[in-house]
Amino acid sequence: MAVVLMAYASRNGSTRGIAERIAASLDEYGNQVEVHQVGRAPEAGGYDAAVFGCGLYGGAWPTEAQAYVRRNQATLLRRPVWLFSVGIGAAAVEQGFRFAGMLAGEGPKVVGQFQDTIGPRDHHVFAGAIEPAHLSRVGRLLYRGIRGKYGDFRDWKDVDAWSDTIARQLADD
Ligand SMILES: Cc1cc2nc3c(=O)[nH]c(=O)nc-3n(C[C@H](O)[C@H](O)[C@H](O)COP(=O)(O)O)c2cc1C
Repeated sequence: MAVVLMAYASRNGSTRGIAERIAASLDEYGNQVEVHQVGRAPEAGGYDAAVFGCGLYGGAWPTEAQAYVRRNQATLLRRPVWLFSVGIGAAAVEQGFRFAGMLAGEGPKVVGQFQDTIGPRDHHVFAGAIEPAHLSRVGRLLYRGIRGKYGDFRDWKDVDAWSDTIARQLADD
């Protein structure tokens, strides 16, 4: 049984939903999971393992998540860590957006910065959700320009499969 930190950043709620689902799944496997917004999360030293998840905005993780990881990097390097990002890019190919390939390439770029400092076991990019109200007027026009579609594209099977691999690795550690 591991004590696991699940820390997330979610402006519009879809990442929070995925974080809660992964936490519930790890709980079911007998782990003790604490879910926190990354800006309010306790420092990582009190946990055996950590999972971080952030919604992508402008191809990046929010500064409070980057700051948390930097501040705790020595601790995180010695623990198993998993990262996930949530973005519309992950749904773009399937949904037929223009420039889908470019959007889909953002995840690896985001996480590249953490590769050496904390050595995460994996980084997974999940499809997210987007509504017109999340975008400014100009944003909506640009989104239309890439033939962007609105909706909740979260793939719960993908989320559950990823949770299972984490649970199995925690059990083997
Ligand atoms: C202003 C804005 C910028 C966004 N930028 C990106 C992006 O760069 N890459 C991406 O894949 N998704 C992008 N998205 C889509 C969000 O990441 C996606 O909707 C995600 O589910 C949001 O997570 P949240 O609901 O937890 O905030 C953007 C959405 C908005 C509203």
